[in-house]
Amino acid sequence: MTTPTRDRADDRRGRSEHDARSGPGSGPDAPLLSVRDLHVHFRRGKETLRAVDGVSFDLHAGRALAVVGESGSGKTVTARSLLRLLPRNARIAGGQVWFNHAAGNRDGDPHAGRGERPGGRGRRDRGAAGPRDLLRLGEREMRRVRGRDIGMVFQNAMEAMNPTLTLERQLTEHLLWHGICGKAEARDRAVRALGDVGIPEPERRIRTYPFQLSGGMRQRAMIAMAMLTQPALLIADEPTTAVDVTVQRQILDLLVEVKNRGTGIVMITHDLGVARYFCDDVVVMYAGRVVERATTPELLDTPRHPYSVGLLGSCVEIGDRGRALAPIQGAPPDLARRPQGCAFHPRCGLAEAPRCLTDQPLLPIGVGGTGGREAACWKVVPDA
Ligand SMILES: Nc1ncnc2c1ncn2[C@@H]1O[C@H](COP(=O)(O)OP(=O)(O)OP(=O)(O)O)[C@@H](O)[C@H]1O
Repeated sequence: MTTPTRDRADDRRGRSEHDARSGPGSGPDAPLLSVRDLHVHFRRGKETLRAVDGVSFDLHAGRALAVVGESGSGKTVTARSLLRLLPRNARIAGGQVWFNHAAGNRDGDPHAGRGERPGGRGRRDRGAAGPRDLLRLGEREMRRVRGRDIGMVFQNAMEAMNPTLTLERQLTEHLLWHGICGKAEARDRAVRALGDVGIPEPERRIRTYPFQLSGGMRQRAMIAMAMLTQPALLIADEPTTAVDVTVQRQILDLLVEVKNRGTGIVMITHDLGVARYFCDDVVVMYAGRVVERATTPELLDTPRHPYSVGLLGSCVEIGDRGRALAPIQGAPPDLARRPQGCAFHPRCGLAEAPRCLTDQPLLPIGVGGTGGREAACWKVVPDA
């Protein structure tokens, strides 16, 4: 069990801040993605709203990481920061986002190496640079990374697709823009990609506009578009929230296939049932911070942070319908006025003065991924 004291956490913070500057390792077991001490602020009048306040986690190729937490906990802002797709009033105030394309295991990729244009920006030349801090890339290089090395799937496909263009235009232009293949091959690839995600009659459907498709079909088309370039990393922000339960299952099964081909997936979700079904690891966010990290079975079976316990108690999970719900009392704090000490203490039944009210428990930075579980709590819930 981990009960980080402030001193220990600060020691590890110091050590890992050094690691962060030099970047994570690049060996065979290196993570695909290492987020280190990420801070994102919004301006609200004269106030600074700390939407993301020191978030760290690792993701390895072929694994899926769920980022869970109540509405407003900073999940989406974290996800969008990885790609630097933030609103104008947001500022990345610190941290690193190390992306190591070479760590992606492409062995199982059915389209590997197909149709790359000689001299084009094919997949094989993408990982040569080793881990790169995405927060320090030039905007031009970042545009290449977005949509090519890192795919995105959003809650609402209409947000990601152009309603005035046919699927054919959108998918082929995506391939051409990223230099994945030439014009002659792009249409074939696009049709194949639609077929791969289970869109019936892809030859015909490719001529339709997004608004002519059902919500489920649109989500699939968006996944097809995100996977066209066989990205090493997929960021999926509530990809099943806007679809019904049967379509939700189909989309998750599709994402399982994507994961099994070696793609790493960051899945933003408020649905712990989705995390149980699909994700290997979980980070729990509260008020802009990670309060617990664990493998999915560990977290769902023996949550340690009182907030994780409350979150589990208030969620209807797949296969667990009918269980009595016990919502967490109170509301998350205003992020411009974070309570002193543990931000969860005003809602926590275990909080004790003076420590929980004055001293902030921290998770170590630079640890995570598949290596052990951590809970940022002075009163970590004991194992059953
Ligand atoms: N455009 C914005 N301007 C000002 N503040 C914002 C903006 N977008 C987000 N925030 C702030 O950042 C915090 C985190 O928002 P975020 O969207 O990441 O939450 P979330 O956990 O993804 O919630 P949800 O599950 O509802 O999507 C919010 O509480 C909000 O205060």
